[in-house]
Amino acid sequence: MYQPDFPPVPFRLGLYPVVDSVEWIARLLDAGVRTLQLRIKDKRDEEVEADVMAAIALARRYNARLFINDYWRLAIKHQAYGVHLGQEDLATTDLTAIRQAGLRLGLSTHDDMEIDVALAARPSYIALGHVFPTQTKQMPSAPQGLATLTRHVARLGDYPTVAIGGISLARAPEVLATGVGSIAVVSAITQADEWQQATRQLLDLAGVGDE
Ligand SMILES: Cc1ncc(COP(=O)(O)OP(=O)(O)O)c(N)n1
Ligand SMILES: Cc1nc(C(=O)O)sc1CCOP(=O)(O)O
Ligand SMILES: [Mg+2]
Repeated sequence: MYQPDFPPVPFRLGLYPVVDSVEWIARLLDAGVRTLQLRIKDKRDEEVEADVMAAIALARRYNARLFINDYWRLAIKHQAYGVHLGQEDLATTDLTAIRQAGLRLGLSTHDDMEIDVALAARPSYIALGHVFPTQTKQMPSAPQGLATLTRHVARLGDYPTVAIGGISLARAPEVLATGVGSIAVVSAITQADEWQQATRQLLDLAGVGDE
């Protein structure tokens, strides 16, 4: 049963682009996306604070769900909708501070053991990766594939889930057919020949998410 220790999110978060700039956030909000993530890697808090603030302000204007990857202190300071963290972040993050600030929490997982760890933290949603090979990030594990994803989604029942990793427009229907609540994509949008068309088509498949 879904009883998170953080504010809940709808089971269906819909299309969930993960992007690395305020420019992408602005474009995607304008294109109708309502769940998204700002993922800027390996900078100091001072270097990214202005972008985090701008992205949060934009998302608020569109009433959208913006998750901040990694920079949880800035997400709290500027009252983002939520934070996305990896397993390795758990040891160094003040989860109580995130909870007390009223932010949603998404956690990455890649296998059953990581799902056990994530469930113990009772986050708002659980991400399941990587489904297919990806060029976007170097992964230490093998892709889980559709059969394992199906098993993980079934195991998690009514817990909101997000599939990530190598999800293209062509593969999106079979990923959604597993019953997963959302598909997170990077290159399917940011590397598309025509990102607006790709976003429209992905939104048609995955939706904008439930209220
Ligand atoms: C929706 C979603 N799922 C997984 C990830 C990966 O997060 P993490 O493990 O923290 O790795 P980095 O993105 O920080 O490299 C994600 N960002 N979003
Ligand atoms: C950032 C990230 N995290 C993953 C995970 O499995 O935890 S896969 C991934 C990259 C996803 O990019 P694309 O949609 O271009 O494959
Ligand atoms: Mg991270």
